[in-house]
Amino acid sequence: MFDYLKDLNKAQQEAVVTTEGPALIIAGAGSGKTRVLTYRISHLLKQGARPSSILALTFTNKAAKEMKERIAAVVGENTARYLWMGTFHSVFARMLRTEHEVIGFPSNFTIFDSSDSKSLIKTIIKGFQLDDKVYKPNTVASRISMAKNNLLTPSAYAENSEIRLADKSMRMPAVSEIYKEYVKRCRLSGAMDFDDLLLKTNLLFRDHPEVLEKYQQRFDYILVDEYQDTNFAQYLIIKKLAAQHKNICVVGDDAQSIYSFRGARIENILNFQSDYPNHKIFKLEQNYRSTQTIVNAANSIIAKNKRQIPKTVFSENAPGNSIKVISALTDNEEGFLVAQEIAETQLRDHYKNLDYAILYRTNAQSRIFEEALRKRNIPYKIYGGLSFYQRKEIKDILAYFRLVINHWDNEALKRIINYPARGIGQSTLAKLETAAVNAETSIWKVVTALPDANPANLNKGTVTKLMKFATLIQEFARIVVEKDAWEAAKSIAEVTGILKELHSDKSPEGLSRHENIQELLNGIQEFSISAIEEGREAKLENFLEDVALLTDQDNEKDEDRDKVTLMTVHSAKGLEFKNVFVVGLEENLFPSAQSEEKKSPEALEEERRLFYVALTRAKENAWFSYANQRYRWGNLEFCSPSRFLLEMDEKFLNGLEGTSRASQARGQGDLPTGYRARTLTSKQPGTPVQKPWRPDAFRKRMESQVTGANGKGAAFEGDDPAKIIQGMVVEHQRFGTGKVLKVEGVPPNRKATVFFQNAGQKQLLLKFAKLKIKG
Ligand SMILES: Nc1ncnc2c1ncn2[C@@H]1O[C@H](COP(=O)(O)OP(=O)(O)OP(=O)(O)O)[C@@H](O)[C@H]1O
Ligand SMILES: [Mg+2]
Repeated sequence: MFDYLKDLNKAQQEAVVTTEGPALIIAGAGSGKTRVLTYRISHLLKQGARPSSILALTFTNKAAKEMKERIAAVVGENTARYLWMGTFHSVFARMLRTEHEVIGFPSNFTIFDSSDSKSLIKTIIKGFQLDDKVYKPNTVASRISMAKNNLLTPSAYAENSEIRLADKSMRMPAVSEIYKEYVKRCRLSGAMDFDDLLLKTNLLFRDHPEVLEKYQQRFDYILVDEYQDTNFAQYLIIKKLAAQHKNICVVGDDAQSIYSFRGARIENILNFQSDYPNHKIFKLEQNYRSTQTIVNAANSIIAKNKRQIPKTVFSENAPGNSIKVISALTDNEEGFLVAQEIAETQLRDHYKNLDYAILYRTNAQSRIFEEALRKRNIPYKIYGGLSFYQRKEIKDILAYFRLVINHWDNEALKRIINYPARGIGQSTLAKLETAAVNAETSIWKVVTALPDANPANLNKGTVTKLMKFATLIQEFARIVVEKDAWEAAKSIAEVTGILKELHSDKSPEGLSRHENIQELLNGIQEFSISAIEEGREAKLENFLEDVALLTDQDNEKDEDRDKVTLMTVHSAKGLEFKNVFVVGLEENLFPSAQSEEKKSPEALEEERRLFYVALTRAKENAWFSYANQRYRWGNLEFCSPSRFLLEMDEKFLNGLEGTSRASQARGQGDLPTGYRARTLTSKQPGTPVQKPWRPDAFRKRMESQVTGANGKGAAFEGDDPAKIIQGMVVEHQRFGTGKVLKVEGVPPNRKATVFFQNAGQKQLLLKFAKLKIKG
């Protein structure tokens, strides 16, 4: 027996050593699915399989990297290096670059990110003279993405009557035309978008059986993690590749399927069983990640979903603490209380920052927690949202890299042809673009045909400027071939004048942009060094490829190690943390408002799965938090606690009511006076009094809060809301004294904007706010 098998239970061992034939590992969260995949690959290698014959597909680059490191520890780095391992997008981008000739793309094709796609779609909508308020670029982009993920080419799209009808009902009958034009323009730019990486791989296999066969032969073993979140395009690629050897092992949990909005289909798991009739099923039932409380609480929630494959999950870990519920008055207070819990538990239990994660439903929620953590000097890192690589100055310099590597890349060219300013105006660019569209070619081709061919009738001065620009790019192209990524990038940043221009801007924004470029260059230097060390190519195009294929979960910098993690629940899939805060547990937020709008039981079940994913990330402790009032879309909204909280069996939860923690904090100067916190937590410093969680009492309290009574007996009497007018000094039960800046709206929805001395500016719904007139 191999030593490493000792780290596995019987069921896991079985799943690892049964290497031949189709295998389906279906099991709940934290039961070691990913661990089994990792060990299975090590086992295959130990048994003599060639690393290049193993294809392993993960959901994020980070997951692939971690898996590779673990495998390397067993079989050695030199073996692990040759595995085909990564996300679907990165593995198939690599394959498409190798096979580029067959599909008529340059090997150095650009990978458009979603903002490139959207900007191209916008250009097309404008060119078609369509109303972009009806044809919203975002909506059109998601229609196109949906089509691609279902392998519908523009002509198939145009012929699909159901889709045409749907477009019509959205008053967008021309989507099919836009789609066609979009595909054409991408091709002229030598570019693929994210969905193309899967679509084109499918088309490659469909139209070139000899290529498919080559890869079918190459991959003796195929393994897929998080199979429940594969979409149709991914499903089909795997099915085709596995058709010959049929050594395919997929692991997944239908209860964690959370990407249906991106076209993921739970059915893929069910299809697996009919696609491979002689498959083996492995069930892993023991959860090693979490305490019994967390596992049981999670089970009790997911049991409310109707559509699911029945399975058992149990934990033999310690029973653990109950889940603490934090009830905050406002979103700001929620941030404060979460940060306070982190600080306190760190002090008490010596957790590191990296032991904590704050998981939210939407990226917009992060700001509150960022502020609260910053105030306490707790380091944090955010995943997703507007990432480093989406910043303007970074996108600008990346556009140079892209154009230098692929001259056809129109989106990159448009971005930088006049940046830094070189006197090439919008109208020149528009003329060039029209000439390129008319000649069905790229803008670059039009530029480099000057001065002999001048279809846009540009004047002599402009022609000279454009030729100079082309020479500059060609010069960079030479440097990129000769030098490594870092040297090439540095020289582009310097020669273009970007560094100098940003350096001369002494405003705080200018400084920060300059720092960001420096940071990018440092990153490229690190990339070059580690690539050279690992024997990989250290060219600029390799760096660009890595950046293009980053996912929301991939971290950008190494120095981010000991920090609290802030991310959406979606991004947290597959990860684990000792302590997890699931925040914003309010109706219309989590579950999201969209799921409510759709009114479909399926949408709500997906939200519940998302909640299950969130809770099952926790190893030792979990917290749930919600606020009674929250600013959303610029308005103050009153919120009611999430149905998921109310659905949860009270035996798993713990509530403690009191104001002392916040008043203690006030002593530290953190909280403004009049800012009263009511937390429900299991432990209070000094006096660990625990109260059982009582949903009924809790519901009543919620109601009384929403109606403005203070829930503590003596009600705070407010004056008649109709009497409140601009300029008055008023008193609010919690925020204290303030001045009315503005009153707007009609009863019963009249709102007042009040500036409170101690709590800042607030917008209040007068019927609930109970303001007392002071003068
Ligand atoms: N047999 C085992 N003995 C000890 N620890 C284990 C065992 N199996 C798994 N673990 C640990 O349990 C945790 C969960 O494992 P893993 O991440 O592989 O689960 P998973 O099923 O992939 O979870 P998820 O559904 O969230 O992706 C990890 O920390 C892993 O190292
Ligand atoms: Mg996993």
